[in-house]
Amino acid sequence: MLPEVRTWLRRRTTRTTDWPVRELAEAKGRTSVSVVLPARDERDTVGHIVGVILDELGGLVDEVVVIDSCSTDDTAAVAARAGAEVHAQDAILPELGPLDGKGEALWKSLAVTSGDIVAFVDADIRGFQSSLVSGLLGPLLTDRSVAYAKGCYDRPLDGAPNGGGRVTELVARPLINLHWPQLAGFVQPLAGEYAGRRSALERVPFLTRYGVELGLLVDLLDLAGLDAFAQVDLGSREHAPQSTEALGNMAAQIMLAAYSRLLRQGKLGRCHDLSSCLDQFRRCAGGHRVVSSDVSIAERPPMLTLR
Ligand SMILES: O=c1ccn([C@@H]2O[C@H](COP(=O)(O)OP(=O)(O)O)[C@@H](O)[C@H]2O)c(=O)[nH]1
Ligand SMILES: O=C(O)[C@@H](COP(=O)(O)O)O[C@H]1O[C@H](CO)[C@@H](O)[C@H](O)[C@H]1O
Repeated sequence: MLPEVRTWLRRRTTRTTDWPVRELAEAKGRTSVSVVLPARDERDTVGHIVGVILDELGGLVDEVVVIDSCSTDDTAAVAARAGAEVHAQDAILPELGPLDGKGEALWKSLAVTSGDIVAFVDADIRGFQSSLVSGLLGPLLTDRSVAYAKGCYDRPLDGAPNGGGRVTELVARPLINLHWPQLAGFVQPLAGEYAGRRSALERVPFLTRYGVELGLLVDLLDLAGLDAFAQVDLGSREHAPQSTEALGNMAAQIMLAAYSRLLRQGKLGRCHDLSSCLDQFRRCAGGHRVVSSDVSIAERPPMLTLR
């Protein structure tokens, strides 16, 4: 891990208990806060999430907006009944023509919200707690030098305390370590819970579908630099896991997102270097331990060329 990333990891990582809601409400002042939930077919969970945010974070959050992302169930009605402002994704900026997926929902949310800070929360979280939001807001409400705060957490899967975040571990983390080592300190680079200053979010493109999280990290790093990022340990987050087939689609979209940024940053030509290390994270008392592995490969010539 780059020394600057280790320093960043120590300096810019906090946890939810560092950000009591009462103190944040005092620090908030005139800063407005929007919470956005992108939701496609999330009727089972979206209402609870909206209700908890409205009930427990009224002094912090000024608006809760659900972007109904072409749901086939009654997600919109459930969200509205819970008190959210609901917008149909394709009804926002219709003159641009519709694009697809989560990134489209998040980009369009900027057009229908007004908060100085915008927090994004997945709508499929099980056992949602308001600290998933208040923790994210902590660094942004108390430090003007922070432009973007990303959550990290344990990823329960199939009853085990960890094991989720499969595309993160198999695709996103290797890509980030290989091509954007400054971002290697993010424990959950694809986490769906993050918050940013509107002044930054409106200056970067949003990749559609599942490319959005990786795209935002790379583009905000370009725009604002690593020290403008913060990371908050939110404990644990359980969501509705997708099938391996569905995650294959997600992985392909994330790889396309990476290639688009490698091309744009002129990095593709330098992919001949086969040496690299991979930094992974293991939960330990008080946070995470970095586990670094040498993943370098080499190449032998065709045997025929030796004869
Ligand atoms: O086309 C889409 C796909 C997903 N989502 C929402 O984005 C969040 C994360 O998506 P998903 O749960 O599919 O991804 P996962 O968390 O399984 O990686 C959830 O609130 C989804 O409802 C969305 O708004 N539009
Ligand atoms: O982190 C991951 O590997 C994926 C899949 O998680 P699981 O293996 O289903 O727990 O989930 C994330 O990735 C998506 C794409 O960036 C985000 O949109 C989701 O919010 C996030 O949960």
